[in-house]
Amino acid sequence: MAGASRILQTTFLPTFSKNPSLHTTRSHSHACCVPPTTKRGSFFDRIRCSVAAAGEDTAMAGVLWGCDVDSVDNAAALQAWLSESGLPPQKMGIQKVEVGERGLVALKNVRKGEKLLFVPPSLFITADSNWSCREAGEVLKQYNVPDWPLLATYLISEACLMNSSRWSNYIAALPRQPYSLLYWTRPELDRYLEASQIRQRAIERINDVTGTYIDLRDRIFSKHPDLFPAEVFNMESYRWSFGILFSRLVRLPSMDGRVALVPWADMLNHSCEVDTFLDYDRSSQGVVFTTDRAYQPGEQVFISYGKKSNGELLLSYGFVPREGTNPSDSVELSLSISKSDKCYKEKVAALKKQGLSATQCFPLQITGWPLELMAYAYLAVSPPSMISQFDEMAAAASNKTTSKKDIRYGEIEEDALQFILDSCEACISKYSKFLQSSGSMDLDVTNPKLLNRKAFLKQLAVDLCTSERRMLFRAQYILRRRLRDIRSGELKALRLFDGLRKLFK
Ligand SMILES: C[S@@+](CC[C@H](N)C(=O)[O-])C[C@H]1O[C@@H](n2cnc3c(N)ncnc32)[C@H](O)[C@@H]1O
Repeated sequence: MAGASRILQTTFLPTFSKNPSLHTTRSHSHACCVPPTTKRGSFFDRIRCSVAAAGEDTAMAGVLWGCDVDSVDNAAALQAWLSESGLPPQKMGIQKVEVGERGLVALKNVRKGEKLLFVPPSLFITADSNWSCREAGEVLKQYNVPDWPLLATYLISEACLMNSSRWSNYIAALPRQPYSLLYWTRPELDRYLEASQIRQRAIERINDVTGTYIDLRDRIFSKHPDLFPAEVFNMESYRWSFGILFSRLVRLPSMDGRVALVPWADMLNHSCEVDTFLDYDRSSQGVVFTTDRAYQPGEQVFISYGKKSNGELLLSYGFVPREGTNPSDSVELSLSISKSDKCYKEKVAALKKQGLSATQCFPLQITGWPLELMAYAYLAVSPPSMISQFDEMAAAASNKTTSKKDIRYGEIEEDALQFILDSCEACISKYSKFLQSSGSMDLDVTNPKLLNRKAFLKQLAVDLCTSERRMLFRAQYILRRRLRDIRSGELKALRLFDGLRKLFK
């Protein structure tokens, strides 16, 4: 039962393809988008005004849609619109909260095991939602644009229509600048996340988003500037819309894994201590979740965004849970085959067959590490005499193959453990260097706005690095103990052998 419910879990972080490509299927005629209630001129004038109003601070302020992350000014309008649009009366209300700035708070007693929310499908935003600018939607569908870029473009298109869009109350309540690593500049990532593998994941994600936008622009927008004016459909607005998707899009397993923005449900914050997820409920025909504990009036209600590490939570949602509170936390340990290895070529070739490379990352948890990591370490330290086993080791190091993972080579076990320990220690020293220097960073900043931002990012990075280093310390402790046991076992065996030899002499 637990297994089945795990499969049905919904997370707030759908996987975003590493290379979200668009497939052009056929060419199409040039069409003009005139929103239903506005004349063409006033529509574009309005768009230009909204972009211009961002002024010189655009890079910091982002696009002008949505509100401050902690603002509840638009909450009443959102709640009223949702009620008019079919959301049944709720036992929760949007309020300022201590965790997550705004969240849903119990207004009445909520029992454990109670179903809450019941957001009907008419209130979801999906890839099939009707576009206020119908022609723009038709163009994207002609090009078979995948769900993620389609939804990102839909959000921008609806946002710039403001009150002419059905979703204006929803969009007005979205954060203007979602917390997300998409908003960190490259120097900020390099400076604050140098020690963590999350830096690389963030760079890849930013590149994916940029690549997706450029692809849309070059293939589609450039051919339809009337529908997709560059003043609106630009990198800054895509950063915003992808930031919204990464932090709010829900995968609904009971709707065949469909992704959707679910207004109201997306006001729920995450807790690592909670084990309940959003999903579509066929019997009530709405998105619900079942509480796994009771709540009293005034208490914030939480869900789980899925079993994610602190790094993954920072990457998509822009927060790091309190130290030691996330049982799903893990840190990526990077292992490499040494270029000076006599069998470097053969080892890399064996890894390549499994889709692996000379440098691989493996997740370490406070409770241990995967068998694949040990297999990789065996390969890294194995001598030329073991060349016939390289393929077996590489296959066991891959999490894609079904081959035996639990391999053991007694003769090189000590070397393999020492290799992992050395890699751990190299990693720990990077974290320690960052954490030691973080106290003295950024004191030269004179602009208070910038200082706040820097202090905030630095704090997030310190929290992440502290939790990641903690797992490495634990691994270091376990590895040292194992090595000590192996070495003392060897010593005992040696003494025994010596004793026997003397006896026979
Ligand atoms: C799905 S939204 C939840 C509603 C959000 N608090 C809001 O006001 O719009 C996800 C965002 O909420 C915030 N959040 C959620 N859980 C959090 C937590 N445990 N700690 C800090 N921030 C959290 C993060 O900013 C995240 O990007």
